[in-house]
Amino acid sequence: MDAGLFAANLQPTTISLILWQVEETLAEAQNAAVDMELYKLNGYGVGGFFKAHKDTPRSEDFFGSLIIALPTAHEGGELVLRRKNESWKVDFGSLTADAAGNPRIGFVAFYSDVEHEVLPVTSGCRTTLTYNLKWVTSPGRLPSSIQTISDKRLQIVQSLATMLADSEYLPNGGVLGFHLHHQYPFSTSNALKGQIKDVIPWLKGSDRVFYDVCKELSLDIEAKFLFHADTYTLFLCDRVVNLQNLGQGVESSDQIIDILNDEGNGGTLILNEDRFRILGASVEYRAKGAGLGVMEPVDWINRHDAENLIKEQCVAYGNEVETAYAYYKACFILKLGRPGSREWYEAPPDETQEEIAARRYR
Ligand SMILES: O=C(O)CCC(=O)C(=O)O
Ligand SMILES: [Fe+2]
Repeated sequence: MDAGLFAANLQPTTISLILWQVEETLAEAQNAAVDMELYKLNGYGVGGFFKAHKDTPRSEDFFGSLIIALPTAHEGGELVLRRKNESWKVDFGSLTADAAGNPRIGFVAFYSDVEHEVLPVTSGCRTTLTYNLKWVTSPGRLPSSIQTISDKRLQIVQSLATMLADSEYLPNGGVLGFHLHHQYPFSTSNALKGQIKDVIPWLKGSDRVFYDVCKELSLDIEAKFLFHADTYTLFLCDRVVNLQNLGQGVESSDQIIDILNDEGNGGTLILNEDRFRILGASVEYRAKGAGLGVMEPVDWINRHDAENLIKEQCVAYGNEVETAYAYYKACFILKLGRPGSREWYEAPPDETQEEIAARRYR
């Protein structure tokens, strides 16, 4: 049932307490205020369930969902949450009353990239309210004076600084990659196809911390959309690529690269280590001729999950039929020069193949 069709008499103090907890946990790294917008009332009778889905983003400031379970007695209907290889089960049925029989509500809040489902209710009636969680202002734009340096932040600053000071780490300079932990909603409409740079103000949790730390260390960091073109090749681009333009069949990597390149505002290929060693200079020379960038193998400092990076899209999957926003996989790319200043050397676009080879293996 949509929010316009009912009223919920939760006490303002209860709501404030829940909101405070959400800010303390999901929004801790941002130090940002959160707004909760009542979205739906869900009623589940015996046999009722909600199949696995991710909540459909409805705007770029949407970052998660809050489920409040009302104290209607029921059994079954557990909420199962999954992210990467982890899962959690919440049984609101066992929480509807305290030991003295007073009614209790339960709640769960999660980031929008957490898949969740409600298992079938076996007796009674399960009732929940769904709220959209949004940032009140874009968190990245808050004045830095009101941000605290948490322990996590300090730890990342220290380990990055130690790594970069090590003269044996990337002695000729190189590229470091960080897979964003969260997915973010981007507009897919042709008129205003989302651009990756727009994600910066909305970064969540550890993604926010990592980005801010790199900026504090004056590193050359950029966010990029990340696609797997084939087993050897990753593709970076700056604009949303409309994946519906891919056919149903198995595309060749050249076709995929063409689409990514046309739609994603040009892009950069990353070859894997072996391919780069064998083909490096010649591929780079040809790609430059075709208006593409080529990046040397990236030293990824975290692993990306096994999800299919190219066809993952929430459209057929969300809690609402909505195609204007979709989640995309993204990464940070840090270009590091040689030990010392770690300042990046930007090669001229008209390098010959010999010059490229000489620069790579100098
Ligand atoms: O009822 C629940 O626990 C989950 C509801 C839900 O996932 C949704 O409204 O999108
Ligand atoms: Fe949901």
